[in-house]
Amino acid sequence: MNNYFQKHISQAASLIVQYNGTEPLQYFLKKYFSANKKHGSRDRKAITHFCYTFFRIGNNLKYLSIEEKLKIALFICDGISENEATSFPEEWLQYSSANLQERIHFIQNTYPEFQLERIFPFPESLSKNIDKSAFQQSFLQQPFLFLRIRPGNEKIVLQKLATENIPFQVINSNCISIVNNTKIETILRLNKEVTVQDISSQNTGAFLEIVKKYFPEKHSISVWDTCAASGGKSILAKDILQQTQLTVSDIRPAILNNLKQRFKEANINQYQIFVADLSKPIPSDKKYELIICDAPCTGSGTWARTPESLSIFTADKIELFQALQRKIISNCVPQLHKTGYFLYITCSVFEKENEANVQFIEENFSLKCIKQAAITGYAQNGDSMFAALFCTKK
Ligand SMILES: C[S@@+](CC[C@H](N)C(=O)[O-])C[C@H]1O[C@@H](n2cnc3c(N)ncnc32)[C@H](O)[C@@H]1O
Repeated sequence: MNNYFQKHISQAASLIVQYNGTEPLQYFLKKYFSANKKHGSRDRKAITHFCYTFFRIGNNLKYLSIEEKLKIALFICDGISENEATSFPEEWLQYSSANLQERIHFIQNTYPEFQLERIFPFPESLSKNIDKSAFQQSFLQQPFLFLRIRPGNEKIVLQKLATENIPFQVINSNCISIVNNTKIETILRLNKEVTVQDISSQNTGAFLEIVKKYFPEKHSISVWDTCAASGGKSILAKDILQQTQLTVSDIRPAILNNLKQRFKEANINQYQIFVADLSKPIPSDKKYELIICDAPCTGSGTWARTPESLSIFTADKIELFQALQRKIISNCVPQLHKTGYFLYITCSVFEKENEANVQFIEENFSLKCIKQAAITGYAQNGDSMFAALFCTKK
């Protein structure tokens, strides 16, 4: 039996028992490792990976012990490496070089209770056009890290990565994926040459391209990014729309400090910024031609990055987020210019946060939906989002 592997299994199992879901798994593990210095970096990496992998199979096989379930999750997600072979039952070893589908089938045959449909706990609540089976399966792998190459930097970025022998995959002329934990900041100029941005988030750019077509070429569009966080969508909007008068806001002052630093690196120097809780009306006469509302949400389209959510999330939160989103929408829309565009975005896959809010907007405001879509990233190992673009009714 591989002693290291077995020790990591036992340690991960003990942490999983202690984890109660009141904070993200990432913070829980960070705290544990800083209080327990006995683990070297190799141990920390393996134990962390095992904890995350345990949660990837969701609520399957709850009747098994944590260690048994963990081994099954590791077998499905990673397969068996040579030095782990002695830790698994003899009959599993013939599948050591099998692909993901074959490993899933083997486990389904051995444990008929294991079902892909049990990974994501609310399949009946999904937005339209999400391939349920591909979506369920996407939780079994850690999503990739995606970079968006900023306009004009396409050649230099690829050259730098090639010179440093960093493996990468070209998704399109602006988007590449690289292995998680690659130290890109020592090779590329973050925010100037590239931004770290998931593929689905990058694909919301297609909605900004539509907005761009409605304005004359040299027109400087007034844009308000209402829930800007550290400015991912704002930088995307700048790169696509080019000429903008940009205003950004968020409820969290600290995240806006990150935005300021990011904007500096991105060479965005002229913008208005303010802290605002948009669940309450804000007194302002200012009007914007484009309002981007990338609303706070369940984040269910990103749960492959936080797979513990599959086990700890409770359905009642969906409606709480829907109510918050409706308040935020209601406090933003009045600031739309008479010829204006409203872009609603979530990183959720729940119909209640997505299509149901499109209906809410159309029923309560003088806005017409031009385009709405679930932006799925599972085929490329990325997140999933939803976006809907509205225009004012004439
Ligand atoms: C999905 S994130 C936005 C991501 C960002 N647009 C980007 O592209 O990186 C949602 C943001 O909404 C902010 N938020 C949450 N509640 C809010 C409220 N009541 N008023 C304004 N912003 C809020 C959060 O602080 C968070 O930064």
